[in-house]
Amino acid sequence: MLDFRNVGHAYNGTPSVSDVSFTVDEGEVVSLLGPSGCGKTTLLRLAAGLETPSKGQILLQNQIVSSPDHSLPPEKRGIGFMFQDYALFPHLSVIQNVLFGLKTRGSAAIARAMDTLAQTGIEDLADVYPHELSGGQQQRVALARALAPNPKVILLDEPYAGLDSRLRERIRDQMLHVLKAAGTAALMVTHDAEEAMFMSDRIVVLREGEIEQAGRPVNLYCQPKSAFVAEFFGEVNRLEGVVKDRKIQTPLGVFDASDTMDDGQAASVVIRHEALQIVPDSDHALQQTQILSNENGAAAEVMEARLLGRASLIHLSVPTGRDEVHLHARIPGLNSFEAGSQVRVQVDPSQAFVFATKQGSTI
Ligand SMILES: Nc1ncnc2c1ncn2[C@@H]1O[C@H](COP(=O)(O)OP(=O)(O)OP(=O)(O)O)[C@@H](O)[C@H]1O
Repeated sequence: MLDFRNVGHAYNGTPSVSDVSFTVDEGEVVSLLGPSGCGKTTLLRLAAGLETPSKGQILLQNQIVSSPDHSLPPEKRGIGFMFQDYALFPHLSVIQNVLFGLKTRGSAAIARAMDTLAQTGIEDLADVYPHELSGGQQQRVALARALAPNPKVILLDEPYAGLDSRLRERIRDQMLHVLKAAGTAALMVTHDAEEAMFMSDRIVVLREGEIEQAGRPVNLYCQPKSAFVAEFFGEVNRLEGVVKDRKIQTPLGVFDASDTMDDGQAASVVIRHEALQIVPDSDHALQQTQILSNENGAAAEVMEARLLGRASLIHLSVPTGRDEVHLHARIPGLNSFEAGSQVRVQVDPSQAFVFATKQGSTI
C-alpha cells in the first residue's frame, strides 16, 4: 500500500530523516515510534505529500507519488488524514464535516456519511456542532471524516494526544476495530510505546531521523537490538560492567556477553523492572528452588513498596561491597513487602539484555 524507499528529507538544508525504508501493507496498522524530534511527523507529512523528499521515493499502491523531482499533491493521493487537533470545521455540523471529505453529493453521499458515523458509533450526533462535543466524540468525527471516502491508507498523527487516559484506552480500542473492519492500512505517529504495541501489527522505532529497529511488537519487546529500544518499551534497571572471559560481573550476578564483545569492552546490562523476582529472605524453600538454581541473584533490602494499581513497585537496595545500587522491581498486584525487610532478588534472564557501551553512552 505505502512504500518508503531510502527516503531522506531536510528542512532548509538540515537533515530531518535519512535513508528510511519501510512498508505498510494492505489492512496493516504500522506505528512510527520515537522521542520528540526523531522525524515521525515529517515521515507522515512526506506520505501525505505535504513535504517533498530530498532523496528516495514513496510509492502508493505501487505508483511513485513522491521523489525529489515529483510530488503528487495531497488531494490526489486518496489518503485519509487525522491530525492531532482533529481539525474539524467549527461552522459545520458533524455530518457536514464528514460530507466535506466526499467528492460526491446527494443521497448516496449522505448514506455513506451516516454509515461511517454508525461505524464509529456516533450516528446520534449527526446534527451536532463540534463545540458541543467531548474530546472523544470529536476524535471519532475526525476518524469518520477520514474514513468516509474509503481511503486505502489513513495517516494518524498522535490520534489520542488530547484525551485523558481512561478515554484514550476506550477510543483506541474502538479505533483499532474500526480500522480492521474497514480493512484500511494505517500509518500512525506516537511517542507512547504501549499505545504503539496496542494498535500496531508492526512498529518502526526511529532515532535521530533513522530507523533504529522495525518489526512486530513482540520482537521489539523481546529482542531489542539496542538499549535505546529496550528502554523505549518499558522501565529498566541498568547495571554497568566490563567484559571478562565473555562474562559481565554485576551486583546481581554474572551475565553472558554477546558474541561480538571482546574482553575489556564496557557493557550495560539492561533489566526490565518486571524481570526482577523477589523472595522473602526467610522463605528457604523458594530460595532453594528458584534462586540457588540460578547463578544470578543477590541479597537486597526493601526501601519502599508501593501499590500502583495492577502492579506494585518495589524499591530495592543491593549492597555491592563499596556502596549500594538502587533497583526497581515491578510485581503483579498487591505486595506484602515492608520497608526495611531483607529479601533475595533474582533476574529473569529472558528480560535482561546486554549491550556494548561506547564512550560513556550505551549503543
Ligand atoms: N517546519 C520545520 N522547519 C524546520 N525544522 C523542522 C520543521 N519541522 C520539524 N523540524 C525539525 O525536524 C526534525 C524532525 O521533526 P519532526 O516534527 O518530524 O519530529 P517528531 O518525531 O514528529 O517530533 P514530535 O514528537 O515532537 O512531534 C526535528 O529536529 C525538528 O526540529
